[in-house]
Amino acid sequence: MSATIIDGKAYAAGLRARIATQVEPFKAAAGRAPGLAVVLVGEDAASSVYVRSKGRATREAGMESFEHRLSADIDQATLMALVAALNADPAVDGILVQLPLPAHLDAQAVIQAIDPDKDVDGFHPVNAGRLATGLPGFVPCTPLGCLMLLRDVHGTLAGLDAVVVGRSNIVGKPMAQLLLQESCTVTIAHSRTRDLPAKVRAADIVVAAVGIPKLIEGGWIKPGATVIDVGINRTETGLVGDVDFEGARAVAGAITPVPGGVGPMTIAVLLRNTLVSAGRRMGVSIDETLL
Ligand SMILES: Nc1nc(=O)c2c([nH]1)NC[C@@H]1CN(c3ccc(C(=O)N[C@@H](CCC(=O)O)C(=O)O)cc3)C=[N+]21
Repeated sequence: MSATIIDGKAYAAGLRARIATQVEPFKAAAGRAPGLAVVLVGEDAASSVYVRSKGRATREAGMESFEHRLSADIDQATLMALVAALNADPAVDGILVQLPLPAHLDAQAVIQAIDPDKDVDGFHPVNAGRLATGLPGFVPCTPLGCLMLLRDVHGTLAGLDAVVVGRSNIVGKPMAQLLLQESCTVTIAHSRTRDLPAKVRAADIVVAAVGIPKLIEGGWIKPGATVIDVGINRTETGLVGDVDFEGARAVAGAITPVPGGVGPMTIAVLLRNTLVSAGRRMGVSIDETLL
């Protein structure tokens, strides 16, 4: 038995199309397009590629993309002033400051300076708190995209055993909160976890987000489990996930590939969050059940 390959690229294309159908009525009601501001500091090659594809996807969905490219040696005050200007700009519904920032900048201070109601990345502590307490806010794009794929595979997730490998603020922690909200029994594993293979073997759902190439072995996977691989590791042999794909696909029920799995979902959900933000800010109703 070989696992179903979860086509994140196709799911993301469908989601972007559903977003685009709601952008048109939004524009008619609000008199403007939803706007996403993306701030890139420095010239990191991978970040430049991501920012370019975010801008393209934003425009293709009928939204406005405001791109701010700043030199790597910019100071904290200048970056904070840009965030303040974007907070005050009525045409901007979403603000994304591409991470990581150069080491001399305080990323946490920048995240906390973003208006939580424009924080379409869902990284502001107010949004983390809203997620943890079940209040409406913004959920980080990558874990929300993973949840969409999981719902597509399983329908309901209630009662399933889930393990999240990784405890970052960006993926692991919000992923665990979302799975808990879906009534999964959630284990969060990390670098100090004892007997990781045993934790993974017990899980119906495995979300791998540690950034270690092929850490999760096929022999650890429970037969029929669903495996979501968030890892994007650049190696000499190309892009590799946190899961040994060939080993895991032989035992899993369903698995995301890298690339073409979670990555494209991240950008589609960013557009989703921007549309939702625009609707909330302008008092235009958005059908979130389609998104
Ligand atoms: N404030 C902030 N928000 C982010 O959401 C954010 C960020 N900073 N910094 C960098 C990471 C990374 N990220 C990805 C987005 C799309 C793909 C993606 O589309 N990947 C494709 C192509 C992969 C490739 O070829 O490079 C795939 O997996 O199929 C991957 C990774 C968003 N990030």
